[in-house]
Amino acid sequence: MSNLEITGLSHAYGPKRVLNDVNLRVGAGQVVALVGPSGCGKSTLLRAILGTHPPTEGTVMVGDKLVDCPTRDVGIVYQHYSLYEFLTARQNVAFGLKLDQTSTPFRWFNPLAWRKLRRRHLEEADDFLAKVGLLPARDQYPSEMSGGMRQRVAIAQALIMKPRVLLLDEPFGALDEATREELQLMLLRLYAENVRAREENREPPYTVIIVTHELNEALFVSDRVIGLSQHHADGANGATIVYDRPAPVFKPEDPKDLTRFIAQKEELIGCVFSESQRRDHRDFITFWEEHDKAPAVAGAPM
Ligand SMILES: Nc1ncnc2c1ncn2[C@@H]1O[C@H](COP(=O)(O)OP(=O)(O)OP(=O)(O)O)[C@@H](O)[C@H]1O
Repeated sequence: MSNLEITGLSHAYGPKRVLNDVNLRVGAGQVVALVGPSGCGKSTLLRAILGTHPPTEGTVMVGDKLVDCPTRDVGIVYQHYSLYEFLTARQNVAFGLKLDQTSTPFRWFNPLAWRKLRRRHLEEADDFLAKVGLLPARDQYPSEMSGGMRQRVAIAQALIMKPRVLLLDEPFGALDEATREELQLMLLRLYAENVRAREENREPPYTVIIVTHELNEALFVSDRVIGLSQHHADGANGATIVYDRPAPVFKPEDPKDLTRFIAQKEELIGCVFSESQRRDHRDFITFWEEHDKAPAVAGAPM
């Protein structure tokens, strides 16, 4: 079973059709970059996966559940994520568990059980802060943190809920170049955990879809790149997936060797972003064929 399966999805805002016949299957442990021209419908697709804007036509399944409203199976981190200013990093990260696992009457009438549970939540929050490299700052408040630190807390806050799919909507868009690179490496470290889990025959824990305008970032942090575009034969009817291919897999300790993806970046620009080069997009939707031929390239055996 895939973690995410989108079938025949179309979305219209009033008379304006934005997405047309989007089909996508994402396996557990894949880190998928979603790119496309501005206004082509990337956020609309994320909202359909999140469940806040169910599609006009078609279905979104996460695991074996139809998505028609937001649930804890799908998490999201936005470019400008507002943390609770009055909570420390670890309290922010633990907050979702508190809401999910307890109620006000439970906390009032079972103080001992709540204290024990609270301790567990905070320990778990520490584990997730460690995963995003922020354990030393666990007692800091958001006002004492940099933008990059806040985004790490936001990602830990989403991960602790163990969503089947985590959506990252331009998560590093507001950060300076150096901080952005640090956070890209953090994503590669999470991906390395997926690889380890597969080697140990465990379910890889992080399935991620990241929207980014930066093609270098898309190719660097993901193992699969998807291009959404209205620049195809039926473009007048809305955007669809015109590109879906494996991306080179980097280890966090690898040098960021841009030459490993120059050709693919050019291919993406021509296929997804260029209005003049309308091509038969089926030529570039080869992820599963390539995956089946060489699973090691895609890095995600199913
Ligand atoms: N609530 C809405 N009502 C009407 N039209 C909308 C609404 N939300 C988005 N749109 C339109 O739908 C199209 C797709 O928008 P969307 O935000 O999904 O694109 P995007 O690819 O995420 O854009 P960007 O890369 O610029 O963030 C745009 O033309 C936008 O103007």
